[in-house]
Amino acid sequence: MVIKPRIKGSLALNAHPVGCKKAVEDQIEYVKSSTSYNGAKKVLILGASSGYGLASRISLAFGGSKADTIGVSFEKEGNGRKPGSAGWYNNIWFKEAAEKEGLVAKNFIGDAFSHEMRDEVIKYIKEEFGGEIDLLVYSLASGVRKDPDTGEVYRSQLRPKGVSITGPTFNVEKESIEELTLDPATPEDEANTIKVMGGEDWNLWVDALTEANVVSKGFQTLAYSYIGAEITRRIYREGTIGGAKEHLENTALDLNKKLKDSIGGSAHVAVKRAIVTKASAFIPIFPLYATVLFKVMEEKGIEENAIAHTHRLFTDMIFGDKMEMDDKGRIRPDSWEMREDVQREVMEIYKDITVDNFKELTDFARYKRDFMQLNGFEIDGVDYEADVDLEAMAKLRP
Ligand SMILES: NC(=O)c1ccc[n+]([C@@H]2O[C@H](COP(=O)([O-])OP(=O)(O)OC[C@H]3O[C@@H](n4cnc5c(N)ncnc54)[C@H](O)[C@@H]3O)[C@@H](O)[C@H]2O)c1
Repeated sequence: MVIKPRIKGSLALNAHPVGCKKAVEDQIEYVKSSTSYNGAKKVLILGASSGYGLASRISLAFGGSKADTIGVSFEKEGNGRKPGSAGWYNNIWFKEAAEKEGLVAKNFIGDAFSHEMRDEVIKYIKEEFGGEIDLLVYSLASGVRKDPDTGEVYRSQLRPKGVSITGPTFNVEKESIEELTLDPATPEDEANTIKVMGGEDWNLWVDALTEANVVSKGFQTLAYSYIGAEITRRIYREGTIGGAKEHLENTALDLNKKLKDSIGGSAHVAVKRAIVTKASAFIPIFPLYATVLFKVMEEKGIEENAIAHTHRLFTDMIFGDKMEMDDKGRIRPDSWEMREDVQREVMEIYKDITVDNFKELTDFARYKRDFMQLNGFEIDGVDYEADVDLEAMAKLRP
């Protein structure tokens, strides 16, 4: 079957398994040809199948100390007629590449927020993974979380606080921008977003892992946050999602103290730069800001994609000697995005954008390409006219 991309609005409806393979291989190639580091050797990544979690896994396995990895993700399997989700294939191709080099790459597909998943992963670490991990990367991005104790389902909301805001958002399908008005969050929206994307679940994971004695002495854990600048301030940092990120950052401070006192370990948040991922495509205003950012950073020679940015975080900061940490204990690889000259120039361009001129003023072409590539389309070196054997693909297990 020849697979053509299907998009509705800013939602990708299908993925190209062979394209996903090439995208994973390209990321592996990138880290192999970059500077390597002496890093963690036994790693658990929550949210390992795409975006920053996948980039972290690739960097640690192929660009650092050849880490054995366990990846947890929530992805959809394909069948003989329909491809699965991109992350489903990313897991398969990562595992194949890692095993070829003698590395352990175990995938768990299911709900990372559940106690059952924690129990399964801990059992695996004890029985088959050598008994302990030395790094946990927490990179989940989800719109919904089921409380593992009460069974209640919470949904996060991307809303401003106190005021309503109107701003542009992309329609990738129509290659247009549309005005979107968001009403202010209710107190319940704020609380629900913290429940889903705040630090509660990270804390549960760290407690479960330490109580089960499956973490090494000096164990580290890392979660990803975002701050951003003026353009996205009201929808992101001062919005409901910003409240959740603040909660995550406060959780890091508590966990850091707990781990330091008990096992000489550490917990930190790393503030990452804006990129196109499955999750970020849904944040209003953010994609348009990101496209201008790509353009400005490209002109300044400091543009990075997910893998370059993540590999630099590990090489220079986590396992290197160029740590950038702010007074709140947050690691700041986003300092390039936040540079005063970058933000000033982004703002200058952004204020002139209209529905008619946005393709000239922003790097929309790059945004669309990144968006398509998340699902394995528009990747150099892939023959998109070739038949994909979905029956054979369905037999591959992650
Ligand atoms: N994209 C950005 O620009 C950006 C910038 C800074 C920080 N971040 C942060 O990075 C982290 C990762 O985001 P991303 O953009 O890479 O997202 P993504 O959508 O690419 O990846 C999310 C991952 O979470 C997994 N997941 C979601 N729900 C799950 C569940 N219930 N159980 C198991 N796995 C589940 C998915 O399978 C996937 O592996 C988030 O904390 C996000 O806020 C993102």
